[in-house]
Amino acid sequence: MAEKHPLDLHSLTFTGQLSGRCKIPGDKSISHRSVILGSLAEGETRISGFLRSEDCLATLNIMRQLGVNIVEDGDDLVVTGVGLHGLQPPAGHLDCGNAGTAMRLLSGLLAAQRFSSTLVGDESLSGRPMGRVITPLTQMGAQIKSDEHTAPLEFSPSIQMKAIDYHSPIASAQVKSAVLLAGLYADGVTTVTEPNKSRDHTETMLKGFGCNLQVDGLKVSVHGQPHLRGQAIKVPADVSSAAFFMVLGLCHPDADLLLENVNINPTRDGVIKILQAMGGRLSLENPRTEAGEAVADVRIQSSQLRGIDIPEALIPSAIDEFPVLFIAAALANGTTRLTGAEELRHKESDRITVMIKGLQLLGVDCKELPDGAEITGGPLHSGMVDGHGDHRCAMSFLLAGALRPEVDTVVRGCHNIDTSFPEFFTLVEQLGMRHQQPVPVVTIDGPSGVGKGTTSALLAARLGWHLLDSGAIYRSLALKVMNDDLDPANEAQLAEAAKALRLSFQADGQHARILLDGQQVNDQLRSEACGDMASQVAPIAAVRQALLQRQKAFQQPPGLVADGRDMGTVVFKSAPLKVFLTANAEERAKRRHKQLKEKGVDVKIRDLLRDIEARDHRDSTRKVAPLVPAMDAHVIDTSDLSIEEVLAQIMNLVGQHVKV
Ligand SMILES: Nc1ncnc2c1ncn2[C@@H]1O[C@H](COP(=O)(O)OP(=O)(O)OP(=O)(O)O)[C@@H](O)[C@H]1O
Ligand SMILES: Nc1ccn([C@H]2C[C@H](O)[C@@H](COP(=O)(O)O)O2)c(=O)n1
Repeated sequence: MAEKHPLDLHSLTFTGQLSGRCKIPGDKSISHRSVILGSLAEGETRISGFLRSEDCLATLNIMRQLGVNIVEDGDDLVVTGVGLHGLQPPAGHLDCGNAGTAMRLLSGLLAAQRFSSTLVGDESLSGRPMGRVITPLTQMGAQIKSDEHTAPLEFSPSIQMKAIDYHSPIASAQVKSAVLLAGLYADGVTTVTEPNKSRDHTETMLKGFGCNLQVDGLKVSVHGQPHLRGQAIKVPADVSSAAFFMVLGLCHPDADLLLENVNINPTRDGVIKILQAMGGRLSLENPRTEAGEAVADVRIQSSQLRGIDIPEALIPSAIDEFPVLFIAAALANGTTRLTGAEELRHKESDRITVMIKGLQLLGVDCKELPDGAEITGGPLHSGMVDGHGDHRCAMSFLLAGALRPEVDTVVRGCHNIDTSFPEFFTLVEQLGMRHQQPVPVVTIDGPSGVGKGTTSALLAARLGWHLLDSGAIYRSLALKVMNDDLDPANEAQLAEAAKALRLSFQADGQHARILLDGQQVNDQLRSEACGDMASQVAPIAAVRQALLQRQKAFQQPPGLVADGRDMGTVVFKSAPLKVFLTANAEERAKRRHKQLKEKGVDVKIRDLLRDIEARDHRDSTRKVAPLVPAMDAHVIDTSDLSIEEVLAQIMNLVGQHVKV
């Protein structure tokens, strides 16, 4: 999995109308290819609309390292081609970052050079399968060293590439392009046949550069040793990026949006066909051809989508859009079923698992299939989902949150959005969405006497974060009930008292002075009687509602450790780290006994055990906000652990999930 970045938490909220025109950035696939083919051409290639995303910039930098002069001219890029045989040996490793397209396409190119080179990538890319390009390139005579067919890929100098007739077992434009690029260096005709048609930008662009290339159904043939001529290339808007705004507009209650100049190449338009089949009001205006590519303005209007069985024939032409299509399915009426898409497991993440896990956390009725998923639309719940460093999954979850402003959705693992869509947050803000980076919360829930308070205070001190002792709030209400002789059975009276509670927490060294009606009450709150009364008033829904905002207000920079019973399940549902502490009741009674004895209070363990068990029962069986671990909580049994050991485990989880 990709590395997690500090406080990589984002959320989008949106309540307004969605209208107007929207300029989507340039196509990623075409941008990569334009700079590679421009480099191999003779003369100048001017590229307008080049996508300056991390992935495409990785390709651009590699071409520069191979001796190609590429300069910016306003928004355009000007590439001075060096001809097919003009690339120079690089000084060091060639870093593709997160870009699968860069690594696979450049493999075809580097395999054919008369110098050695090494392609490297980030952690995610280094786990992705490269055997699919190594196999055909080796058949062409390439010598590529790799560990289990993954990056780094080391290319030995090529003697002479052999033309081959390759039948690819998968429909992959990256494989096809790698073989075609290597085929440029072979004598004779290199042919690639695919089981289904994959995107054909390489073929279109090679023809534009003057290459002798034939397409016959699923078969593409290229004649080696061409003279490529520099071109002017206008990169259209990326349909994969546009797809996010298609789903946004269709699922928004009040949208009429025009996405300008979108690439609608028939090998890429699966998302449009699928959304139309789901009942989406999505139309193509002013269709035209630019630089060999079909483009149109895409009009999106609010629609009620319905679930469908996605036709397998559409999968290759929508392969990058399934993360956001899964969101469309989660917001549609009925069930959407996808099969035959096992390839999704080999993208920047295993997109089937990442998307289905995330949707399940948001309460969507869905399940993984070996080669797809089944998703039934319905309401979303609040929650924190992980994009796992996969740009398309992260953006999809963010838009799901924006489409359901009534729930609180936080997405982590967004740090790779810049690999394909650096303008994403700017664009959504231009459309009226609110982008926030929520203050991180660690919730620590568990039963009475388990050590929540002790651990939370130590953790907050260690992190330098705020501390919420929510039990103290319920105990303060309980004290008020006892002091003012209120009736614990009168729900309306208790709710009023909860709303009007004059309670404040004042920092006092590592602890807080708790003031109720202006009086310091720390010691009184800790009495067993007060705890017991708190447990009696806490089940009342109106009381909990009245105290909710007071607890949420503790979420202040730089972070919050929240201790209680329902911190992870109700109050901070979208917390990036949820911990649930348990310990057997006997151990908790022993700890409490020791604690009270140190304070000079003499009670029998047997009585404490009985009270603890009664409180456990009341807290965990109540109808509202019962004491249960959140679905995504990390459960730690502290029965045999010291306080330091518990803290060390939690600090370890903080390092993994929040990283501060
Ligand atoms: N892992 C542990 N090992 C031994 N003693 C512990 C451990 N954790 C906590 N204690 C001790 O147990 C007692 C109860 O802990 P603490 O008050 O933190 O529990 P709590 O879960 O916050 O209880 P409550 O729900 O009643 O507020 C304290 O005296 C504390 O020092
Ligand atoms: N988030 C919370 C915190 C506390 N309560 C109730 C239930 C407990 O028995 C009681 C006292 O809590 P403690 O100070 O022992 O943590 O308050 C709750 O319902 N929800």
